[in-house]
Amino acid sequence: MDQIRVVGGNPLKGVIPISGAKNAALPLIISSLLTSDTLTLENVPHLADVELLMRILGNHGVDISVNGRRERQQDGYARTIHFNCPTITDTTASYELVRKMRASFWVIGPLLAREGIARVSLPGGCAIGTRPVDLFIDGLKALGAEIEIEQGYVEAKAPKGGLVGRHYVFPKVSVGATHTLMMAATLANGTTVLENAAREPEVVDLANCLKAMGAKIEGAGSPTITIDGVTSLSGARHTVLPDRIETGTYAMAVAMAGGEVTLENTDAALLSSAIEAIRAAGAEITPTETGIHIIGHGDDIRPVDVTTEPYPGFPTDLQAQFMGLMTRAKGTARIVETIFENRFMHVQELARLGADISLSGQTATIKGVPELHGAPVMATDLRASVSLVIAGLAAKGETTVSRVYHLDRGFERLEEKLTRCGAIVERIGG
Ligand SMILES: CC(=O)N[C@H]1[C@@H](OP(=O)(O)OP(=O)(O)OC[C@H]2O[C@@H](n3ccc(=O)[nH]c3=O)[C@H](O)[C@@H]2O)O[C@H](CO)[C@@H](O)[C@@H]1O
Ligand SMILES: C=C(OP(=O)(O)O)C(=O)O
Repeated sequence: MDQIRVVGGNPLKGVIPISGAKNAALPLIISSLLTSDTLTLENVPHLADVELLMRILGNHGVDISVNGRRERQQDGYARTIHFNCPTITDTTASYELVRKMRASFWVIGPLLAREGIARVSLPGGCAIGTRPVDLFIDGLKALGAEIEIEQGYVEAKAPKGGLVGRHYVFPKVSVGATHTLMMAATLANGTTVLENAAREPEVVDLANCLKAMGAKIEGAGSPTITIDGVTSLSGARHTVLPDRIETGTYAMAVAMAGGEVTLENTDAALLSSAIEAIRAAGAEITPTETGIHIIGHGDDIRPVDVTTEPYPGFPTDLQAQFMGLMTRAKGTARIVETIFENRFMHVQELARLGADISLSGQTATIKGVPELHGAPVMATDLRASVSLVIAGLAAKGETTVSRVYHLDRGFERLEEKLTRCGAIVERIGG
């Protein structure tokens, strides 16, 4: 199993290209099931989750062709990929696959919308929480679907004439359920209004792609999304928006290690609340025409309290990384995690590097220490993995992060991007 080895102490200087967003690419790829034409996606990141989802969609009858760079070509990262699903060959998504890639549960929306039937495995939980799908089921029932849970599968059937447009109020904000119901509603009979919908930029990106395919959608990015169903969708060409979580992650890495870096192909407006927190922690951040310029002062990090919230609040996907940064703040910071019930597994690993963190329920209290010391640590989930890399960049000596398959789910060529800026980061096979 691969490990990542980090030797701390070097400031970061240079340019880091930001990849397309994992959390936009996944729903965009799934939306290819809604049309028999070709959906072309540009700026698709090369990530384990994306590769797995493409394999899963192949089982449903989606033909996939990648063009542009040969594999392993160093320059550039983005890929252009064509998805074409003339007919859906299988309306079942198996447990073996869905359990590996939670977002693949979202195929239930397009399968129901296009085929009127779907048998999708319950995804099961993951390290950061149980992550139920009750909101998906309630929402699809609201659109007229009959749903049974049989032997760990959601068996769903649309009414004879197809799903029916309805008014549905989410009892709590759910990104995945918003994506899924929005996709399902594009082919429903009549108008669907989704209230208390997720406002994430990835929801807006999906809505923009669906509109390019002929869907009638208003209000994406606001709490109320209105979808007027159409009889069919066509193909389109769409560019995956930049990854705001990757952007925030590297901004925190510069704030921690010190130095001066430009993050290219991204947009500060995608992560304003995170930028505010990183600025408050002492980094100088300036938006540029094509990205963000950051100057970090690793020896002068200020404590900042954050609470994770649905967009536009501080993103839960940057919580672990920000905790990494706070381990060397000159004072005490508090982080409250309100989205997932078990997203503090990085705490005990950061403590192995010398961090001083105590937990009380959903609140972590981080007392900044003057020095961290490298040690072997273990990645426990996707974002926790990179919080350990961030800490390792400032730790004295060598840090080895094991179980980096977690990291490969959501960070494209991380060691290459950091090494190009002067960090000592390498992947050790084994
Ligand atoms: C692939 C992708 O885009 N993943 C993101 C997506 O995950 P995902 O879409 O799974 O997260 P949700 O927004 O649905 O989850 C928010 C909260 O709602 C709960 N919930 C969700 C659905 C449901 O039916 N019932 C229920 O109770 C979840 O357990 C969680 O506590 O949004 C999360 C919150 O921004 C991010 O951390 C993930 O990176
Ligand atoms: C939790 C995340 O992803 P997923 O929903 O795919 O687990 C994440 O991207 O931080």
